Amino acid sequence: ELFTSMAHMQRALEAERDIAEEIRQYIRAQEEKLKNLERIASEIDQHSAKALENPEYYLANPVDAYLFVKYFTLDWDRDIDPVLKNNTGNLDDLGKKIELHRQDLPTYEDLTGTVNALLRLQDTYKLDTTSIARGDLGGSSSSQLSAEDCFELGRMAYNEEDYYHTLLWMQEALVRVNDTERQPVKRQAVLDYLAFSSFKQGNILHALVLTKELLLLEPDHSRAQSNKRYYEKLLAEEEQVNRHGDDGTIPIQNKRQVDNYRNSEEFVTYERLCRGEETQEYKHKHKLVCRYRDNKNPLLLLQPVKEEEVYLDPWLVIFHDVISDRELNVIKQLAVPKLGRATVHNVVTGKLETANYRISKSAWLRSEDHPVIERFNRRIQAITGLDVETAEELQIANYGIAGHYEPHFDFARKEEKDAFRDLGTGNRIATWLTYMTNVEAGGATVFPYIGVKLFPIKGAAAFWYNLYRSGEGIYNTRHAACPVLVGTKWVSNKWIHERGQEFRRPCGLNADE
Ligand SMILES: O=C(O)CCC(=O)C(=O)O
Ligand SMILES: [Fe+2]
Repeated sequence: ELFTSMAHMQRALEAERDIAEEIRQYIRAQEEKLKNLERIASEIDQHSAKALENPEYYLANPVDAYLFVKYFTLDWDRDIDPVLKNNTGNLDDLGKKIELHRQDLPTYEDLTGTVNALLRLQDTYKLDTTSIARGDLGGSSSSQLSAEDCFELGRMAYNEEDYYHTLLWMQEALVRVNDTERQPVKRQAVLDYLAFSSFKQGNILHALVLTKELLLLEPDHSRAQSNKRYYEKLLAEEEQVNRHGDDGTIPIQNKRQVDNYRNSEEFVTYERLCRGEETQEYKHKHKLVCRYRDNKNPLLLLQPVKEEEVYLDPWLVIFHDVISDRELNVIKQLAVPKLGRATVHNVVTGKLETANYRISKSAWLRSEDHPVIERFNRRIQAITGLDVETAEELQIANYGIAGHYEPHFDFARKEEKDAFRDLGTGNRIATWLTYMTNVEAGGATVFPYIGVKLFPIKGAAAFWYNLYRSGEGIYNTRHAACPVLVGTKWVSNKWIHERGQEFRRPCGLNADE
């Protein structure tokens, strides 16, 4: 038996001591884990308390939205997931419980989405990287970005081969890399991305300088060593060519590389108008008037609508205070459960498609849905003097961060003669666009051909004719919705069709006079 010899007894005592030690080690590990969990819980608590104070306001800021999504993707997988796993690499009970919330939490797809949104906003509104990183956006402030937050932004741009934004964000990361010691990002890693993106953007000399800096920090970095030799060789060759009088300089493309459309005059004008710039002078500004309109309609006699002319040809007006905050809230509540994916009717294939150029969600509301809708439709009819019976139902659209709608016509062109065939009411003669919110920054409706920009005013509506009396399209009505920079934008569209308007197009509401 075991206990017959002294030697065995001795081993048993040692085993007993080891067990105590095992238990202590286990306790230490668990204590460490609990401490980590405690830290994570307070981190989340702190964040959620702040965000829930005003969720709409909070998530309406693109920097905060990025940080929030990043926390539950990159940060989670790196810092939190390991704490929730046992030695065998499987989720422990707590981990499994938390996993049940997954479907409500942001995903990597959302991360790509928020990063793309941030980069688009940076371009359209010409925001400098440092201001964004400081949380300073169009006068509204958010959290700050750490070196690592900037680094991850740069890395995602890099993965999309967008070296222009990689440079901007890696430079910002580099400036911030010493901010605190707890940073999980190393200077070397930033230099590595910076050097390669500089090279990709045609700046070999800068790539070499950065690579040398990287090698000072990490002399054994073998890829950096070979890159250094490669850049030196390229520069020497360039020198050779130059000495022979040839212009061998490699052009430095320190610019955003974009497709042709984004370089087009129209797109450039669109973005300038979005930023609030003046793109062309309007000769007839002095002829514009404001007036009270009642159209001799009983609905308006007691309370005429305030009409503000914005442009004469094409005729474009703003009607102020056409709907109350209370009514707007009813409409939003009706729309929320119906908001679908951003889709658009492809006039060529006749199918509904998810449209990248239109990032918003929309829903249709009918008069029968609620008395508020019915009343609003009647008010639109009274104000425009047009028959809304043949109009499309009220379309409610909700734009989130960077939500936008690139330049388009509301009417169907000749080549798209089938566009509204199903409706059987002809082309879209006029557009009524209600602003259901103010937008903190961005989100204007702009008309690039005539240089008009309309910043949303809650409760006001823009109105214009899309067609001349002849039925011919008015091309100068081309317009776009600018990306929302901060805030949420709600609008509702009422597209009025040709049918029923034969005797209605009233005097003073003419596009061609
Ligand atoms: O949201 C806007 O400012 C414009 C929307 C628009 O043009 C449309 O929905 O057709
Ligand atoms: Fe439109």
